[in-house]
Amino acid sequence: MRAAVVVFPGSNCDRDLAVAFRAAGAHVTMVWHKDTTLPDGIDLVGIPGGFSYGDYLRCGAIAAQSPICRAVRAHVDRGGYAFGVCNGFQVLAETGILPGALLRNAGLKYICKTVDLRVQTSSSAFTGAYNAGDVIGIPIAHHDGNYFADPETLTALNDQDRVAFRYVGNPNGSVGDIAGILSENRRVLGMMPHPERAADAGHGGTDGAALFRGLVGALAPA
Ligand SMILES: NC(=O)CC[C@H](N)C(=O)O
Repeated sequence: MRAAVVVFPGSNCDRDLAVAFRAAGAHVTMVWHKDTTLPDGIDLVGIPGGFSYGDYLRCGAIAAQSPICRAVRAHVDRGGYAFGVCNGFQVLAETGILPGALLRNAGLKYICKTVDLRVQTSSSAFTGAYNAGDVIGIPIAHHDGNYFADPETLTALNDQDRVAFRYVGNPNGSVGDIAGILSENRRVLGMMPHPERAADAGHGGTDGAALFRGLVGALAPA
């Protein structure tokens, strides 16, 4: 698998994401927010966590208008894979690539802790190395992780088996306990928790490693 990881001013999980992909066997190229194209032949673009452009306006709103996001949109429209973590999920929602919005946490506080997630579906390249129903411990670190979508969107997400992860104990008010969702073609995943922070024994937990291993397994090592 060949991946690109986008770097915005204010990204702070870009290298963590690249390390997790490389540890799983992927070839990774970093791309800058002002770049207008993604590297030729990439399978997947990763949009990392952090505070792109300082989280001004709304988290991810300025990043969604960046030159690289036009290339991300074209990649996704061609059927390419994309993976947005935390601020990356916010960016994917702000571009409209994924439905819904990430609102301020219900308790209005920044939350930084490891939470339990239930794997809702194993039917995607991202979640194929888990079993549906598995409960995994993955860190969250956000102040705008409260997922919201209108009832029609929620019905579509549920009916099409596109909820990838749900919180076991809802930390932020997300509707339906939703922690991560898939696109209609199941090739785009956005999630607020950080699997790249639970991908190595040194992190204190390795429950996120299967996501990267499964993805590289599904798309083939570089
Ligand atoms: N870790 C992150 O990516 C944080 C995302 C965003 N800055 C928030 O706090 O909601």
